Amino acid sequence: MDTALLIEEVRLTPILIADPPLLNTQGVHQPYTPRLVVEVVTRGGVTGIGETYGDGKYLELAEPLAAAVAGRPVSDLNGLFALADEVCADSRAADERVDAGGLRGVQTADKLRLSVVSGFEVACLDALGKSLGLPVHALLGGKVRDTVEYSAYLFYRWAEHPDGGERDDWGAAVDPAGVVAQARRFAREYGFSAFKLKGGVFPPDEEIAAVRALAEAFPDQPLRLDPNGAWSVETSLYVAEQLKDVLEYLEDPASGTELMAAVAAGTDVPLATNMCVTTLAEVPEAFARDAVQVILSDHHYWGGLHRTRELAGICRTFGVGLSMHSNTHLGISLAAMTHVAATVPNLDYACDSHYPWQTEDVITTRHVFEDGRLTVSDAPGLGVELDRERLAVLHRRWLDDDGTMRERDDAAAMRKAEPQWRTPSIPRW
Ligand SMILES: O=C([O-])C(=O)C[C@H](O)[C@@H](O)C(=O)[O-]
Ligand SMILES: [Mg+2]
Repeated sequence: MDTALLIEEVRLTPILIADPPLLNTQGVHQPYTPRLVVEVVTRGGVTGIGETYGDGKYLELAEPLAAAVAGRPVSDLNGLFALADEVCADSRAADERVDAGGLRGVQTADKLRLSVVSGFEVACLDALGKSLGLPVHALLGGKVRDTVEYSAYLFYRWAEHPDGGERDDWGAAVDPAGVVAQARRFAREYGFSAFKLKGGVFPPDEEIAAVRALAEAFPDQPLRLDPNGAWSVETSLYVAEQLKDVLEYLEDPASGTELMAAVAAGTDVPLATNMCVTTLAEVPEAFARDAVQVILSDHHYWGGLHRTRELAGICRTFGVGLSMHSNTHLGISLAAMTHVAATVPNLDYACDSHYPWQTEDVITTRHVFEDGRLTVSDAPGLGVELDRERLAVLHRRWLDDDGTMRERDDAAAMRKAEPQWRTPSIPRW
């Protein structure tokens, strides 16, 4: 083994990044949201970068793993998973609560650990690629496409946060006209031609009207609606019936495999999920019951880029569609998503990305969408460079925070506007 490929050091930098007041069924995004940047430095002097969720429970698991990987080869990714099993065993995080108010699906100890390891895996792949002069997609077997298509992620939103934070120039979108205006800007500035509306915010008839308005504005273009499991089976079937002629798929209309299976049995509209199938353990029942027709993979949940490819193989075997979910993320994760997406033959739909909502980044050159697509980089590693000054500024913000923003809490943010607000019980409608 070339000692230049051994890990000398891992640096973990928690940061807070600006997030607009985007609404979902749990509440509204806080002005800042936590992310964790992982740097893996090799003895050869190469630094690889990765990114994952930054809430405290992820940090707690990342710290012992960072200490334990020193001295191991960056290429030993299977060993990384085994090591994580050993050193990230117990913590306050290891209970079975749902994560981020339920938006990230179940929260098992395994899934939390995999989300942490994903940041390390991507950083190791970046370091390995840079050391060998190969792009990450080559380390995953090679790209099968030169560009990856993304969708516009439309949100109901306010013009500004009730309690400050950065203000952007998107304005409010709380009705069909606002949603269409937002979609037009996404189409104009980024070239997106598939549109997903985050629903579960307003009563279903209002969201049906918004999707109908989108269908009129963008005839025959792929449309999706995602209420994050906020509806009953009956409501889900009602919405599916109303929108069956315009929806590409309905995303997590109801919560959990059992209810999703009941919805799937009553409609021909395909159902997608990033909530009821987010771990391998959830696959057999969901596939056996035909509860979901599209899995929205998220390399953070599934444990990185190799594991995402394994999931793609499972979906291929069972004839289930595959695309990608996104949560608030930066340019490092977008680069990682693009590399893995480039290698998966059965990537059937335009992938989600929050990236246009993120005005702050930690890479020196931001990604640019053209015709709704990103070009797959052939530069060594991920093809992005860390902006250390920006990283320091965003870390300083994290250090200065009194703890309020260090854990994502959309219900707490909503209480700034509506003091009585409690996370709605499901089904909400
Ligand atoms: O597709 C999804 O369900 C998501 O992207 C979950 C996210 O947490 C989204 O709801 C958000 O950021 O509000
Ligand atoms: Mg979703």
